[in-house]
Amino acid sequence: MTNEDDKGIPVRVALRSRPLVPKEINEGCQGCLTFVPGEPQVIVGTEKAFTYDYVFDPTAEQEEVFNTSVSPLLCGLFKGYHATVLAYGQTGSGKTFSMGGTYTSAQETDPVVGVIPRVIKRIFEERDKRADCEFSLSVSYLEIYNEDILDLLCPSKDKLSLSIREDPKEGIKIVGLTDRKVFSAHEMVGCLEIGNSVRTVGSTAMNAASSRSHAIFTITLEQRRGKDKSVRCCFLKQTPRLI
Ligand SMILES: Nc1ncnc2c1ncn2[C@@H]1O[C@H](COP(=O)(O)OP(=O)(O)OP(=O)(O)O)[C@@H](O)[C@H]1O
Repeated sequence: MTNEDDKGIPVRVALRSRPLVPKEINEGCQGCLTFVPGEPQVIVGTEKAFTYDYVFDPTAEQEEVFNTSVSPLLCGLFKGYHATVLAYGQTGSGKTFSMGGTYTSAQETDPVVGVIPRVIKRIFEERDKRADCEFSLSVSYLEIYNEDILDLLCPSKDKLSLSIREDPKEGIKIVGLTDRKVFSAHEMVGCLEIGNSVRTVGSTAMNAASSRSHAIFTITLEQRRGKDKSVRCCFLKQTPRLI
């Protein structure tokens, strides 16, 4: 664990500013943020400064974002901690791009792949290093659209809305949500691809291919060494508004 983990900081906030997209460049839009070199700080206009745990300017690549802000959480996962990565921002701000919400297998080795495919790759690499443990991994993927909870790994249910229940032992549960067991990174990333292909997409003034829902991709990792067993989850969400 890093020193910051020792201090028990449970939530870190990263700001990522995407580059202008061609439509914005054509319309003559300009960036309004100034980045302070060497500091996780931005200045809006000329005087309002905001400081975060991490700041990524428009030149930051997916790998840098992952290595700096997400990778440390994965070390914790294998030590028994839950981890959540939440992408939050207005439509068109880059949540889907950053998280890998449009991933297809054609992008497997592309440097533009986002956080979720990178997390999957790392989890399986770490699993393979731990020959003394037994692992069981499963994955679920849902979207919340117009107050309905839809199972993205079971499109044959014809987008039937699922209900939420509170279980006294296991906490919040989505009844009937597919929790698919997976044995390889290839299988898990395949689940991401299937879910991405059936997400609800529409267009907004800010984004021609806007995901019109909140989406939650959950990886559950069960680790056993001898009689010791631990179950850990890693949630990766993207949401235009806080739920
Ligand atoms: N870091 C980046 N580098 C290059 N292009 C980016 C970056 N971030 C986002 N984009 C582009 O900006 C556009 C909008 O991004 P994206 O669809 O990820 O936004 P979003 O926040 O998920 O929007 P919505 O909430 O409407 O789904 C896309 O064309 C995407 O490819």
